[in-house]
Amino acid sequence: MSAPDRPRHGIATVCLSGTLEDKLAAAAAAGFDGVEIFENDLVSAPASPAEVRARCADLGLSIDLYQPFRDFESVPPDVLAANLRRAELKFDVMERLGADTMLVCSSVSPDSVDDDDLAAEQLHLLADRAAARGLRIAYEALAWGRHVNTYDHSWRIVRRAAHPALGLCLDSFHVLSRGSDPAGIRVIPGDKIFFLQLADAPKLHMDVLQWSRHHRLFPGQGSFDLAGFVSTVLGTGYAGPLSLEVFNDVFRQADPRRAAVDAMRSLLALREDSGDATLPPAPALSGHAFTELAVDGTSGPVVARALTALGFTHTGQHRSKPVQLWEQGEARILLNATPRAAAGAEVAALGVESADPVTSAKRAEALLAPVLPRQAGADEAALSSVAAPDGTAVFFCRSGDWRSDFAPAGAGRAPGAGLTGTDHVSLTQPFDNFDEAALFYRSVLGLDPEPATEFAAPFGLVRSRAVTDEAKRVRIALNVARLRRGEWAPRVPSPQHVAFGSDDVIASAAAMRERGAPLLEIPDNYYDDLDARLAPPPGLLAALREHSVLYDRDETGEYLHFYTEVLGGRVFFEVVQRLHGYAGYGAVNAPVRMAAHRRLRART
Ligand SMILES: O=C(O)c1ccc(O)c(O)c1
Ligand SMILES: [Mg+2]
Repeated sequence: MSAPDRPRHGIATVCLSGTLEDKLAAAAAAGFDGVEIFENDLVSAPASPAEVRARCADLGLSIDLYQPFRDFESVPPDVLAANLRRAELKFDVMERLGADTMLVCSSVSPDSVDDDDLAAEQLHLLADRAAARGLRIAYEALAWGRHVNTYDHSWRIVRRAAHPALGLCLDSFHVLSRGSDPAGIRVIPGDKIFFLQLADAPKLHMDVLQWSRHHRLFPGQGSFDLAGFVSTVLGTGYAGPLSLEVFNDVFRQADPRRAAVDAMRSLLALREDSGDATLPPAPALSGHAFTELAVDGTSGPVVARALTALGFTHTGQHRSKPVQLWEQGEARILLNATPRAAAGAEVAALGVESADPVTSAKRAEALLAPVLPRQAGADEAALSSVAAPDGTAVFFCRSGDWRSDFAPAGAGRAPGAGLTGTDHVSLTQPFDNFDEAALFYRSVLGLDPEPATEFAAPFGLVRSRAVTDEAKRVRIALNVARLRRGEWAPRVPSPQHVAFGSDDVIASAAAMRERGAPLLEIPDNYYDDLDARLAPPPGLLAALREHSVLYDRDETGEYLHFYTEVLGGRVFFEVVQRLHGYAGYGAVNAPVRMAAHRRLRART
């Protein structure tokens, strides 16, 4: 049972992949209180409505809405008669399901006429029929409705119809996609809002129906102001469920159990953003404590050699595990040689500095992040960690607490090559989990997502989106292939990298090359194009060319950066210098880097 002091959490079955049975099980497992049954999901299910009702009851789910009923209102008498017959048959189904509210979306039919009086009169009739069965009608303006396509228009009709069993369904997508001002919702009495559907979306310039049917997202994953929208609706006194209705091509094929957890996380974070719920607050994050790479017997020495050539020193040895600490400036890499299933090298964990690791972990748990078992031995730092959507562990650290787990190794630090710290970590996400990952880092870690960028990589479009703290001390870049990889794309693990800061990237590159670092060579064509595009001063251009350093300039500043080759099959390093507050990641250069990596991989 839901606590009386919070809104009920709902989800439409259309959000989730699989059969109706899969969807209901996933919604219940993620802790939803109720569902909107999408008609197609019921029609194709072998279970009878009574069996679906029983199944929902077993799972502790209420059926909050039956939807959608289409093309009802403002029609000639013969069409009205047929529509009423259709409605009565659906009311039969709803009675068997135990669902008391039917969603009627504004008509898209050429049979309908532009006549509010007629619409109100016919909806009144429908509401009478519904009321006779103890049911209610929630009228929703589709953004592409033929005559009714704004919420204020649907409200004028519902008000005119003046029937107690007729109210509104408000759907954030239809309101916000059209740029309607949600402030007008304040005049609607809360008890005339029968249902609230929530969906976010990226800002796209496209046909609104296509936008709605393919690109909706869970709240917090797109760019609509859902928090403002929800506060406005709750301000009317609306006391029904907060129900997610997300049509999305990727979610439609993703594991519904994960998607349902992602959905629930989005609702919990949304309620916090709209001032309606309390989660443990996100403690400030003040930097990357370390990045841990899992290595094996082959990749371990390759990565260690590269770190040495980049100017790192092996400064510590874990007291109870086969883990080495490597440092330069404030940059720290852990090499973990614990045996595991995967071969090669990969990012296993991110350590982030938290002002309050205990609260960070509590917040993560409240937001349904999988808490990882602690593996600390006696006397070792008990770090809390959670699994990000791609399986990477995120450790919450505080001012080097964890360092005491390492015994000093070797004879002090080598001179280094000018690296100051970790600038960012870049992780390619599994195709199905990109939006989930952005929401995870946003809600669980309290980081702000930056706008997504897209670029044409050698083997297809890549989308990239970074999340950062306000002071830009923690930066995590998330990448994903826009479309599923074709057969032609090479079967190699998706790349991950750690970028270190330098105050003089050219000097760092020279020093590292001198020490035999496996730096990535950039073709001359790139520098000819760079000269044409951005005309760097000739001396700088020559230095960039000589050291295979890439360059970008935009309204925020300048970025100089270079890369190592791929080490151990998947991981590489980058060295970056941000001038004048450059905010990006050099995405314009990513295709050049990818092609250069590809050329080397083709040789091996
Ligand atoms: O895309 C649609 O047809 C559709 C159906 C029902 C809804 O609640 C909605 O918002 C859209
Ligand atoms: Mg809707």
